[in-house]
Amino acid sequence: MHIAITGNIGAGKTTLAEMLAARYGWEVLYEAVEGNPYLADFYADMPRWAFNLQIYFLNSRFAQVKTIMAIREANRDNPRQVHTVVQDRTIYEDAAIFARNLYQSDQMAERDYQTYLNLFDNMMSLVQPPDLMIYLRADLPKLREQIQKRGRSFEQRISDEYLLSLNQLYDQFVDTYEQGDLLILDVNTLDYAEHPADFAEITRQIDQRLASRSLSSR
Ligand SMILES: Nc1ncnc2c1ncn2[C@@H]1O[C@H](COP(=O)(O)OP(=O)(O)OP(=O)(O)O)[C@@H](O)[C@H]1O
Repeated sequence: MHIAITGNIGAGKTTLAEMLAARYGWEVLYEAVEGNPYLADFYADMPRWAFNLQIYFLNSRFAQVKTIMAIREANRDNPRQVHTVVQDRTIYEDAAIFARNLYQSDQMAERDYQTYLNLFDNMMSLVQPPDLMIYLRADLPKLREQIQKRGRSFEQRISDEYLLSLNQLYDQFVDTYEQGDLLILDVNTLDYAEHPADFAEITRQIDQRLASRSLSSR
C-alpha cells in the first residue's frame, strides 16, 4: 500500500512520515535532500539552477515510483503480508507546484519548462496515485517557524513570496486532486510532534480512511 504526505516546505511531512512509520510499521520513502548536488545553489540563484534541480528531483522521484510499483506487485502476489510505504512528497508536486511556480515567476525559461513537462508526461503514464494522500496545510508563520527551527542554512534565504506562491499552488492542486483519496490536515492547529492527543486524532482519521478503502475493495 502507498500512503503519500504532501505539503509545503517546512509543513512537517518528514516528522509525520516517521511517526506514522513507527506507529504502523510502515517504511518511509524519503526525499533526496542530503547529497542533493543542486539544492543549496538553487536557493542562492534560482534562474540559474531551476532546470537542473527539477530534473534531479524528477529523476529521484521516478526512482521512488519504480520502488512503489515493485511493492504493489509484491503485495498482489502475497496479499497476506502487505508492505506499506509512506512517501515524503510526491511526483505530482514537483510539476504542479515547484516547476510551475518557477515558470510562472519567470525563473524557468519556456523551452526548459516544456522539455520538463514532456518528460514528466512520459513518466506519468507509469504513475499510479497513492492509496491515500495526506495534505498538511500550513500558513506562512507555521512554515517559517519550522524552517527556522530545522536550521538548514541554505533554506534561511527562502522568501515569504516564494512560500506564499507555493501555498497558492498547493491549494489549487488539492482543490483539483481527484485521482484518489485525500485527507486534509490543518497543521496550524494540530501539533502532532508535541501533543499525543493531536497525533491520536490524526491516526483516528487515517484508520477511518483506510477502513473505508478496504470495505469498498471487498
Ligand atoms: N521539485 C522541487 N523543486 C524545488 N525545491 C524542491 C523540490 N522538491 C523539494 N524541494 C526542496 O527540497 C527540500 C526538501 O526538504 P525536506 O525533505 O526536509 O522537505 P520539506 O519540504 O522541507 O518538508 P517538511 O518540513 O514538511 O518535512 C526543501 O528545501 C524543498 O523545498
